[in-house]
Amino acid sequence: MFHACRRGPASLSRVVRAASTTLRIPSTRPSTLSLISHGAAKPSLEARWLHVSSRLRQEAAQTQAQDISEAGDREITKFDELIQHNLVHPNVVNAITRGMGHHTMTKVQTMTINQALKGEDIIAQARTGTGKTLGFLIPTIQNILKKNPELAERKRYSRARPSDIRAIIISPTRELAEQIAVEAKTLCANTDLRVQVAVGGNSKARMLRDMQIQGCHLLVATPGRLNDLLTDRYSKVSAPALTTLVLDEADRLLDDGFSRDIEQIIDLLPDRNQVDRQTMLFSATIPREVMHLVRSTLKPGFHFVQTVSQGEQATHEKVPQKIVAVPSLENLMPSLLELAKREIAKAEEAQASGKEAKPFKAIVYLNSTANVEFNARVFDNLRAERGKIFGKHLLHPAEVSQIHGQLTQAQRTRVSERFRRAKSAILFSTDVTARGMDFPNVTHVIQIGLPRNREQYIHRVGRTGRADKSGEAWTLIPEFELREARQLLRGLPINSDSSLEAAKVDMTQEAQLPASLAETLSQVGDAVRMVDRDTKVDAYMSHLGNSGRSSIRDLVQTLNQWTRYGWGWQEPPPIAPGVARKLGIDRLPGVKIGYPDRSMGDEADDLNGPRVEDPNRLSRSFGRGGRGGFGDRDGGRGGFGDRDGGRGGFGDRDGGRGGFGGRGGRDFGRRDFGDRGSFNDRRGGGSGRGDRGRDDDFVSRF
Ligand SMILES: Nc1ncnc2c1ncn2[C@@H]1O[C@H](COP(=O)(O)OP(=O)(O)OP(=O)(O)O)[C@@H](O)[C@H]1O
Repeated sequence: MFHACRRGPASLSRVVRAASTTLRIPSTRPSTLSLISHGAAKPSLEARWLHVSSRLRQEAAQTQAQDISEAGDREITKFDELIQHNLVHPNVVNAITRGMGHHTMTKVQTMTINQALKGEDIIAQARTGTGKTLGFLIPTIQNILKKNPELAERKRYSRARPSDIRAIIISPTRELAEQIAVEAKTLCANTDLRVQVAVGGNSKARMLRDMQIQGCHLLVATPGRLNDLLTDRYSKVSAPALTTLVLDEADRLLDDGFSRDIEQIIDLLPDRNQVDRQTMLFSATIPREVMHLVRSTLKPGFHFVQTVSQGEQATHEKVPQKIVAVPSLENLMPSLLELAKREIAKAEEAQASGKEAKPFKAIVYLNSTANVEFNARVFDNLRAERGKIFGKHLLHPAEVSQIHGQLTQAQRTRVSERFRRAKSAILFSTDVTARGMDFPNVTHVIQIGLPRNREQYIHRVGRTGRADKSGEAWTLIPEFELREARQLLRGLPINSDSSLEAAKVDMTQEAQLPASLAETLSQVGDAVRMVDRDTKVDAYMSHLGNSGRSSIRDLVQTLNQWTRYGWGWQEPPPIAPGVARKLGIDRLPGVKIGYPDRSMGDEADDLNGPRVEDPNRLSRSFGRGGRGGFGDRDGGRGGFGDRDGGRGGFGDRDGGRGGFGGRGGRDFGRRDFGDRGSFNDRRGGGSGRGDRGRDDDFVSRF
């Protein structure tokens, strides 16, 4: 049923933007159901999407008009009205109005809840942070209560079993699954409905015990763990009476990383012809390449709810987006520090003058675990006073933390929770937090290097400016990625920014620098020097393993410059002969072939550390005896299998493993290619170019 899905050249959104509200999509494919009800097969939907047939537009517009007139003034926009019209049980609505304090529905909630309560299949696309979670949770829960009204009241005992599952919600990442489960439990707090969460990385035995003791009506799960539970005949987990299936972040679940798992899961669920169920797909991005999979997942006649209309951006207007191109990799960390210091000072000044300003709370996205680790360590090492290893942190009270797929699930949960509660913090993250995560009051999203595709950019930016709040999005890239950035992010309202001094310095040249800039460079230099050699080598190798579309020759040169001027190394790290051969760099000038000696001390120890006796003057001739040690290269694409698309524990994809050149660098064959055997970057290879070409009607501003 499903096949690996590749990115294509334009988004579905563009195709259907002409009609921006709810569309009923007519049956077009000979699915079993449509054959039964309509008798004949029609042309495939995707063909029609691709060609934007005028007939479809006409049909869609007619259906839309019909929908609107059908709804008339019955469309409900206040949660309380759901009780008045007897549409949702008061125990659920009260949990929203009294518990969460929400009274008016957001646009996407109005459009999805009204439709979904009629039992129809839905695909909904709405901007990040607009409340899609309640958009599917309310109908899902009400669906169960409609069939089992006895569950609507809270009793003190439960007779539920693990085979009582009525609804399944699938999410691509563990953190998101846990977040959805928390929200579902809040909604069900006054009912007898049992919500369970099943994610990789947590103890399966404990989860099964909870299921046995408490039972389960609503299961929130990641694909790998769900597959595992449904195929394990000793788990006793089954869903013979399933009424609802939700795919949150549907485009991610239907793309080539997960589609096979989803296909297997759907095969394990009851046949829709025998047990009717409602399916709902939600995401902020729905590229047209997944539409044929959407078609085979939903019933004919499903509704397409889209709140982003023609001419509108997929990102929020309230989130100004800026891009900064730096001359080389070693400029990235100083630029990030300059930005953080400036924004912290701005917020403090505003607060001091009595203005309302939120403390600096940022997520910094990088493309590989190794680079998250390296950069987080550099930032963690920043000290207010030079030379004081245990002194006050330079950015105090902002806390520095990191999250990626190589942490244990317990660590990931702890870091998420701490960041959620923190007033001021900087979280270095891979894409494990890029989708769906609702961390409160994030003021800045900072991407270092380009994301793997346009959708991921939109989701990352969406971690700020949620629920009508404000925020800023920054992208820091080395100049050699600028061309690619223009294609990838074409049409998005991104402005070029030249306000960061550290982004303009040529680190390979001696120069007179302003005191504050020299200080920033020294601070980063000190912090880089304290990072161990293994972490640096891993970061280097992870870049090398993800050359993306830049030439490997140029990349090697760039990386070598980074190690020299950023870390103060005389030579780049050695690369194992087999690895170098596989990368096709074994004969390239500048590549040092050999086996990394991990036990070796940091050769930069006596080289690193800025040679800035006079803070107004920074020397960057690190080669011999020179000290420098600042900077990092962050434009990489993640290590092999190092992304959040890698194979995590229990088949859960959100936690990548290893990464090329990960500790030891020689276990390349074992973990570097990940479960997908993909040596290429995960942007979708050649056909990945396609998704750069959307929104041609907008003009790039950088
Ligand atoms: N009706 C409402 N009124 C005010 N706030 C709301 C309402 N519904 C949800 N919210 C809040 O909006 C925030 C974002 O909600 P949610 O996480 O569901 O967004 P989303 O659209 O799923 O985002 P993403 O695309 O990133 O997954 C949450 O903090 C939630 O509590």
